[in-house]
Amino acid sequence: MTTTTHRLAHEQAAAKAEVLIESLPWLKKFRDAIMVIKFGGNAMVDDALMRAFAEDVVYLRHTGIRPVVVHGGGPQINAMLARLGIESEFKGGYRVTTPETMEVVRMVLTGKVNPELVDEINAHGPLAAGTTGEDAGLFIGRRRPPIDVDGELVDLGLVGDVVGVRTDPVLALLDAGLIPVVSSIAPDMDRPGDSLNINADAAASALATALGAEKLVILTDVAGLYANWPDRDSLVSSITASELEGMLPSLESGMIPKMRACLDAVEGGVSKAAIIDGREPHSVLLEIFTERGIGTEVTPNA
Ligand SMILES: Nc1ncnc2c1ncn2[C@@H]1O[C@H](COP(=O)(O)OP(=O)(O)O)[C@@H](O)[C@H]1O
Ligand SMILES: CC(=O)N[C@@H](CCC(=O)OP(=O)(O)O)C(=O)O
Repeated sequence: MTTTTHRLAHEQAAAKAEVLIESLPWLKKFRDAIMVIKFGGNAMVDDALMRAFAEDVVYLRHTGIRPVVVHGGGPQINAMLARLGIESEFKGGYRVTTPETMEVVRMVLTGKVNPELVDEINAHGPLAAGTTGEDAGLFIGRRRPPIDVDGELVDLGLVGDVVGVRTDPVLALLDAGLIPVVSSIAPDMDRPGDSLNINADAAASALATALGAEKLVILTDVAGLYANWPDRDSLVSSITASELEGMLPSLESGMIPKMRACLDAVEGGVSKAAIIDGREPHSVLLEIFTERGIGTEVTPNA
């Protein structure tokens, strides 16, 4: 009896050691690398998953990686708009944003989601610093011209694109050993004093590109990109930039900004972008520290 228990304990210990040692090449490779992680999807509205995400980010920081978190908050914005009785709709994966909606978007992202995430990370020590694309002029935003949705031109209102990034404020936080946590709001370069609603995947992509990040990791509420959505057997584990470019016109709803963000990042010099399952606890660690990673990776053209 004792012998069996010992052997079991020995096997479990060996398996644990194997898991730990599998991370060694990545620990060496990624030391000092900047990784931009977009936090969103289910992980955001589930306390246990959010705690696990915060642990992952703190873990990365303690291994010498320099994580930068960009967060979304679509579900929380929807909930607040519903409470206030304000109707809101999505076109082509983007929220049509009136001035009244913009006020709520800004309040929820910068006043609720950002500090909640900062608090969760700081439960491990004073590491996270919340900021937005407006603070210290991090993002330079521009209103997006009307977009084509199924042959119809749609004006998205106060939705913007990040057309420039002043990396200094984020680099200063990283140099101080902190973890920047960024809300996806940008000042409108054409109308000083106005704010623009930036899709958080797009904001993360722009920041990753400007920082010359090693990786862009986007959490979502599915296992990754499905080639024939919703066929669950069609999960794509790896796709090149040009293959993805060919697939973009056939994508639907929320996957459009997500895959566009990955494509822009790898075309902008980020070595790899990945879409991973935020429903799985510690998915960020699994993606970064295992040979195969998880979800869908987008790689530059060979
Ligand atoms: N080809 C596809 N592969 C995976 N998901 C897809 C695809 N096409 C559409 N989707 C939908 O996109 C959703 C993810 O986008 P979204 O809801 O905006 O995510 P998030 O809240 O993580 O930003 C998935 O839950 C799924 O319903
Ligand atoms: C323009 C646009 O659609 N902005 C998004 C910003 C938040 C976001 O992107 O949140 P998720 O990542 O959780 O979807 C919105 O208003 O919902």
